[in-house]
Amino acid sequence: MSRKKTPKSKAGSAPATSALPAANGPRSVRPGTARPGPKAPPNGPPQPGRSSIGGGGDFYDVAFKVMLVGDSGVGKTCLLVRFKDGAFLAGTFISTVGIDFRNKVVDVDGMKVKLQIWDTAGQERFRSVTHAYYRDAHALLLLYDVTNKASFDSIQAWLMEIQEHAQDDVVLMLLGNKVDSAQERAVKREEAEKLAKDYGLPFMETSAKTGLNVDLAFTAIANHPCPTGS
Ligand SMILES: Nc1nc2c(ncn2[C@@H]2O[C@H](COP(=O)(O)OP(=O)(O)OP(=O)(O)O)[C@@H](O)[C@H]2O)c(=O)[nH]1
Ligand SMILES: [Mg+2]
Repeated sequence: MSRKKTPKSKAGSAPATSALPAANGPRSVRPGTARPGPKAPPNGPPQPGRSSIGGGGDFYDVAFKVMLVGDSGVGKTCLLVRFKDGAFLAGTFISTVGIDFRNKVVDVDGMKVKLQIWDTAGQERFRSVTHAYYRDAHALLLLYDVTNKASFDSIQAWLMEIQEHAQDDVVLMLLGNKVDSAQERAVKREEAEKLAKDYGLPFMETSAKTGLNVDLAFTAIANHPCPTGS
């Protein structure tokens, strides 16, 4: 799995699993499947769910905990709202306090996967609160804002944080959000591709505003439990 990585040396490194779906057509991507783990992760394999016979639309076969991390303002909450409700939170920026979560059940190859998505506060002052949640996460979506170079420069620090607090085999994916703001772009796609390659991370550019690649990113994460799911 592409999990908490330190940069690979050029020689002998496994091919990076960076995936860059075109805007006009999602391409199947399975995050972090380069190195399957030999055993169930300490945070437990994806949890078996309630049998798929219930009403209410929230029955599922397997559950998967996903955490959104990255600097404040990169669009974590908007990405989650876009995925969950299909809407965009324009206007005043309301920074997340502490941590919040939403559930969404997605269909992956005929299996219902419940994504429990934890939306963390990017602000430094909440860091100790969010640390406690890392160890239960099966997957992390690490976001930066393509119009904010500082948020991209923070990615290495986030990776160190992940290294320290998340499980060894957590699934990781790098997302460059706000790609709709082409005029204000401050981080080249190639730059991010290189970083992703160095760390062996799948990578996509997204827009919570237009919805570009949002479903694809979460579906890629949801795809993950299939090989090890119950
Ligand atoms: N143009 C554009 N703006 C976006 C996009 N996603 C988020 N925004 C804007 O960016 C600002 C911050 O978005 P949030 O989702 O609240 O950011 P966050 O990462 O959750 O921030 P914290 O909760 O403080 O960690 C808001 O004003 C959003 O409207 C996007 O894809 N495109
Ligand atoms: Mg937020």
